[in-house]
Amino acid sequence: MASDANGIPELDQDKYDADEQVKIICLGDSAVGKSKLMERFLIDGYRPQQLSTYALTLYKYNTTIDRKAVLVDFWDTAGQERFQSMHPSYYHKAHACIMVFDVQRKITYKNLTNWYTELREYRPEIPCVVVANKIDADMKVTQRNFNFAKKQGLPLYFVSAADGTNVVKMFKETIKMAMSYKQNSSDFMDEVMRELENFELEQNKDLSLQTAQKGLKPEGSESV
Ligand SMILES: Nc1nc2c(ncn2[C@@H]2O[C@H](COP(=O)(O)OP(=O)(O)OP(=O)(O)O)[C@@H](O)[C@H]2O)c(=O)[nH]1
Ligand SMILES: [Mg+2]
Repeated sequence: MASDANGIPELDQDKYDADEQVKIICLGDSAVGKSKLMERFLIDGYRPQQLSTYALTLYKYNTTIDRKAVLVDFWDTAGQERFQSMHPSYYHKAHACIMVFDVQRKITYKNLTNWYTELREYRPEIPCVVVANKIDADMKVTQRNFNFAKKQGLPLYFVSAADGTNVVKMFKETIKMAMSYKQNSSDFMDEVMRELENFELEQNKDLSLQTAQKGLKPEGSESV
């Protein structure tokens, strides 16, 4: 998608190389509350930009970190469950990831393993937080052990998009982690990963071209 932005400035991902721009992606099964969480955090005057062709919504958030203005783009998709995996460009240049499950539906917790495996394929190093949403439905869940986060060494937040519990805290801490990753990620591995991603995107572009020439839909083309 970075390469087929076709004049949609929102999808030109080179902007994320600029110091003051970060990209944070949201992962998790359908209906776990990804969009509601964004809306709750950005309740005052957010302007989601719906890109329905890609089932993608970009939420923009302006903030100040260490007296520097920072523009955060939150990437959110719909109906991911149907596709089971995301288009590689969704991960491209992301600086942090928010991985959400629904405390009322065990399967959404189990599926975190799949989301996390896919995330690490594309972004092995970026900070990732695990978010247990909908705790308003049953506060007792906060006593339960959700070992996935501990096992992977990831921060876990118990939140509710419905009543706002911990939502601002979770988003603010994630933004800080994204910024800090961005400022310190000029290490060699990251460079290598960037090159690999570009290579894969190029390959995907070639594949899309080939399949388009054959009149076929590239696999997964609907997902983003
Ligand atoms: N009780 C409760 N319901 C919630 C909460 N967050 C979201 N919901 C409900 O869960 C449903 C799904 O929320 P969405 O935000 O649309 O879920 P999503 O993850 O964006 O789903 P997709 O866009 O399909 O991937 C909606 O009916 C919400 O009202 C919450 O914190 N508590
Ligand atoms: Mg949604």
